[in-house]
Amino acid sequence: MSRRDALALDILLGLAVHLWFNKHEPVVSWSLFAILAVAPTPPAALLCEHMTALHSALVAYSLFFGTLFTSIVIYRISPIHPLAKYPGPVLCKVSQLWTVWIVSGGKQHQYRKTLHDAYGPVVRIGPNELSIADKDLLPAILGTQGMPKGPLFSGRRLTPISDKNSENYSLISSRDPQRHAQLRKPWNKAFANSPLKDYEELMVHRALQLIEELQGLCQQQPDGVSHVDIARWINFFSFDFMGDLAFNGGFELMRDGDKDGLLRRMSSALFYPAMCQHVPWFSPILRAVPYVGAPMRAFGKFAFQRTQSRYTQEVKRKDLFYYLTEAIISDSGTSPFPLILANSVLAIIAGSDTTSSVLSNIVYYLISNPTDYARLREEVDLVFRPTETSSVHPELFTEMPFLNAVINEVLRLQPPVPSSLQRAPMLGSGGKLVGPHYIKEGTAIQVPPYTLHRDPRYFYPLPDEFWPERWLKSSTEETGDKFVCDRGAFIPFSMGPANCVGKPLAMFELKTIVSLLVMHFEMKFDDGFDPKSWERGLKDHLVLAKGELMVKMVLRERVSVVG
Ligand code: HEM
Repeated sequence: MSRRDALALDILLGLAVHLWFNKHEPVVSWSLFAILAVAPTPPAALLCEHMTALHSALVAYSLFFGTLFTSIVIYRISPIHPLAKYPGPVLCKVSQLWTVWIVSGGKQHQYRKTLHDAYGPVVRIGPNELSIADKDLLPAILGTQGMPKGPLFSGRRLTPISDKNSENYSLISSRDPQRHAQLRKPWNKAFANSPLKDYEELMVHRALQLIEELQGLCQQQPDGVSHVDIARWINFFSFDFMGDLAFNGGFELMRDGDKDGLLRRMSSALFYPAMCQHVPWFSPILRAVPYVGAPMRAFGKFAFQRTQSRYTQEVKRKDLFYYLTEAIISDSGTSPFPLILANSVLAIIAGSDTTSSVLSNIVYYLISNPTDYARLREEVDLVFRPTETSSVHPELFTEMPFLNAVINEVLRLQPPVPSSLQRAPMLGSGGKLVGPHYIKEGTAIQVPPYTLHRDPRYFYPLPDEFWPERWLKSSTEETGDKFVCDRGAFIPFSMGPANCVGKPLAMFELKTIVSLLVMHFEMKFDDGFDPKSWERGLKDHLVLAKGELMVKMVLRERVSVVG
């Protein structure tokens, strides 16, 4: 064959592989590599007649990959692409790698908001992905008549690569709606009213420990003023509590500090999945890379050991592990260890970082807004009288509208899952109509809570400001000024069949800790602490990662928690 024909064959192969990829999105990494490695070999062999073997391989592979990538890029930005009519930056249309780059900086949620501000409620954020920030379309995306979870959930799995059995995927990473519904049943049972009472008891115990530890720090100081990174203490608390809930205790970060670097290990373990979830087929490869995959493997090992030890323990108190295992057994007759492991990891990640970031943000916004802080203190003191109690009484939370308003306002401004609620039409469904938009199979949709929550169509006035009062006003009030506070666009816990199953526990936790902190301490930013550094440090890495929040704490005159 002539050199020209061999080169033409190489180009044709590049185009054919692109066509094949178009039909079959590469998900199995090793088969993808095999295709890419083998396809240019025939032209390379034919070129050997005209040049050395090394030279022919170089030419054949370069031309093949050049053709493949050029063809992909041209197609993605061309008017024949199914998403061509949707606006968005060219870099987003060309490759998911751009999103990976943005995510690595941790400001994906803010970037997405700037995209919606510039392009409108529907933006093309990837070659085959749209971001939709339109309240009216939420039910068709996330609701009961909506779509199953999208490919992002495959890319963020923390289960070992060797475990290809989808039966062992955790609730959150199960994409098949039937399997998800089956897995969700035990979780629903485990979060029903009666088990919830048991968890609440555990939680109040840990909450009082937190207050006691912080009190101790104040009392150690000659002037009674302690200088603490409150975000770190709140993290300690939420891990200790989730450890109690998932593994029957054993973390003791509040008592001993984070000697083993558990928090650091977990945030490193989440960093890479946060990025490679956007290129799901790349996830198993990344995990296999020695240095890069090490934190994920280390966290997996830690979770495995904890789960195994809890699995073989005799149950002393009824924790989430107990209720989940019991519910799984009663539903299916068995309780496979890998599934229990996946669920325990899920509980720790979903339940700790989320609540701790909201709690830290509440402290941040209260200190930044002294008038609201004073108003909340008044409410707390009115309901839990200083001379009568040093703890909280959950039945009285219903009498605390301002507490609720403060929590809602922080969940609105800083939702801990700020940008990546992803859904996609089910394979074989033929696609899905979302309002006027036909979503083809192979296209994914993301809903960005951070953007929706700051949209002036839904929250007005002051959509970007902390203004808890908005939750207490009625939109029908005759104030003369435009006012909107649209709860339909408020989705910090998502919505529909895959919404947050832990919401009641999370809300209880938030109310308890905030009431106790406000009840017992006077808090201010520490001298020299730059409050802006807090918001700068918030990073969207699967959940909201955070930096230091240095505060000065002084004990208020109340009944002591100790004794
Ligand atoms: C303020 C605290 C919390 C917030 C804002 C929050 C938010 C969320 C969101 C947005 C989702 C849905 C993700 C999606 O649709 O893609 C979710 C799912 C989930 N959350 Fe939470 N969460 C919180 C606390 C908790 C707690 C305390 C637990 C208890 C273990 C928990 C357990 C879960 C589980 C198991 C799922 C998966 C549900 C499913 O796939 O069906 N979360 N959470």
